[in-house]
This record gives sequence, structure tokens and C-alpha cells, in this order.
Amino acid sequence: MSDDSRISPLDQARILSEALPHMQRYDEETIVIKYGGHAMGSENVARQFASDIVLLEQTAINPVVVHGGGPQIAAMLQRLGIKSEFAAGLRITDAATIEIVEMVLAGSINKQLVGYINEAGGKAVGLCGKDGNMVTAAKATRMLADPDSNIEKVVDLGFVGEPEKVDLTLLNQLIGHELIPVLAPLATSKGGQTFNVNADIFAGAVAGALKAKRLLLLTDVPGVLDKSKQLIPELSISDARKLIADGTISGGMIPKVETCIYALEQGVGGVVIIDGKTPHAVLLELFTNQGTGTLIHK
Ligand SMILES: Nc1ncnc2c1ncn2[C@@H]1O[C@H](COP(=O)(O)OP(=O)(O)O)[C@@H](O)[C@H]1O
Ligand SMILES: CC(=O)N[C@@H](CCC(=O)OP(=O)(O)O)C(=O)O
Repeated sequence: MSDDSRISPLDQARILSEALPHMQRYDEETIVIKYGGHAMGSENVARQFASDIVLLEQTAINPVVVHGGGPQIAAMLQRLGIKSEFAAGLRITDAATIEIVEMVLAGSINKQLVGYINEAGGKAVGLCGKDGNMVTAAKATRMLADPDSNIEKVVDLGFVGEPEKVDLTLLNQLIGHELIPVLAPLATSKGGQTFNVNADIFAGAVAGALKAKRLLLLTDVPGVLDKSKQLIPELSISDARKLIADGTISGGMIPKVETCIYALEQGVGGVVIIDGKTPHAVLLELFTNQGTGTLIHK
């Protein structure tokens, strides 16, 4: 039984009609949607997400999907007996790990999502940042306090990249032509080395370069939570920085919030962190007045 069978035809018509001003606001606009590895846990949710993306395309919005895959990479590394550690929310990536990261992200996850979107009636094109030299990255480093001495030290993250340049030539061939780009967060260095890029950071770089109207980050929590685990519906850039500094925002939420700040500074119209496990999270966010997650603003 579909969800719609429980509402009357008149209510269905009313719901569609109420979505009209939202559809008009986003007409011909580019919206970047980052779909996190945790959010894509169940096949049902992933298929519903895919069908929502096709609906966006049908309403003359230009969706660009960036996917993650952290938990799926972790599962494969564990099967192969390769240990993995994180620093500041980023996976320390050695030579053996980058091979697995590329296989999981650009191979299985990317093609699965492309398949779901195409089965829902879309025309998805699966790529990664290496295709068409789309995303060039430099080696990423982070300063972290040594737990014993509390002195900040540079952590070598291995083959982890920080996007430096986004070349839009390839994306511009797809956007506005009924094709839906689905991007895996891998990049190349100037010297041709493959880099693992955190998917939030990758999505922010792409959204910034495209001057997207909106950036939606779909994760597995309702949004940014405060110290008592309550949702923070709105957060200014300066308050967000304070929450990172005092440890309220930690782990994988750090690159997410930093990405929101970066995207706003690059001119992206609006950025939000929402729960990707909520049914139709994308449609709720874009086509209703009911914002569900954390909106980050200037
Ligand atoms: N203040 C916070 N609010 C919400 N989540 C937080 C916060 N601090 C840390 N987190 C963690 O960040 C996680 C989301 O990041 P991540 O695991 O990388 O998700 P994704 O796979 O969607 O990118 C949450 O599941 C939560 O464990
Ligand atoms: C450098 C780095 O941390 N890269 C990430 C890329 C995948 C990702 O970001 O996936 P989620 O969005 O599901 O977390 C990783 O290796 O897990």
C-alpha cells in the first residue's frame, strides 16, 4: 500500500497546489544534495530518496547528488582486516585504504545510486571528481592537540584531499539537459594522485563553484544537536564556530558544519543539515514550509 492511498484525492490535489510557490522559487535552479553513507542504510529509504531526486528533475530543478559511504567503506576495510582511524572527522587514508575507498565509493555505491535513480525514471550519470578533472585537490592536513602534552601538532592524513579547484566543464554538459550528476567524492592532485575527500567537503566545493541555490546535507541525525541532544533549528556562523571549539560539535559533524560555513561564504543561497532517514526528507525541505533540520545562516 502506498503512503498516498490514505489521503483523499482532494487532499492530494491541495498538497500539490501548495507546493507550487516552492517549485516556482527553485525553477531552473541548481540544488546540491549530499546523501550521507549513514542515511542510505536501508534500500527502501535509498529508493525513496532516488524517486524524490527524479521528482525534482521533473519540476525543472537541477539536482546534483554527492554521496558519501563512510560506513560502507568501514565494513569493507573490516572484511579485509585493514584498520582505519579518523582525525577531525577525516579518515586517515594510506595506500591500501585509498584503493578500497575508490572501489567502494566510485564502484559499488555510485553505481547503486545511479541504478535506483534510473529505475525511478531519471537519467543519472555516475562520476567522481577525477572525471573531466572536475575536482583537483591538495593534500589535506589538520592540527590536533596531542592528548598527553596538549600541544597542537600537524596530523598526516595520508591520501586525503582538500578541494582546490572545481572545473565545471563536464557538469555544465549535464546540468539543464535532464541528466542527473551523481558524484563520488574522489579527486586528483595536480600530480595525478587519487585523493579521498570527505563527502561533505566535496559537496560544499561543488555547490560553491556552481553558486547553487541550496545545499542540503542528509545525515542520520535530526540536525546539529546541543549538549542535551536537543535539535538546534537555526545556527549562525559564529555560534557554529563556538560549538566546534567547545566540543559540542564533534566527529563527522565537524566537516559538515565547516562545509555549511564555506558554502555560505561562497554565495550558496541556503544550507541545511537534515535527517536523511525521514521519509521524503528532500521534498519536505524544499516543497513545504516545514523546515526539519538545522539551518545555518550568516
Ligand atoms: N553536535 C552534534 N549534533 C549532531 N551530530 C553530531 C554532533 N556531534 C557529533 N555528531 C555526530 O556526527 C554524526 C554525523 O556525521 P557522519 O557520521 O559523518 O554522517 P554522514 O555519514 O551522514 O556524513 C552523527 O551521527 C553524530 O554521531
Ligand atoms: C577523508 C574522508 O573521511 N573521506 C570519507 C569519504 C566518504 C564520506 O565522507 O562518507 P560519509 O558522508 O558517509 O561520511 C571516508 O573515507 O569515509
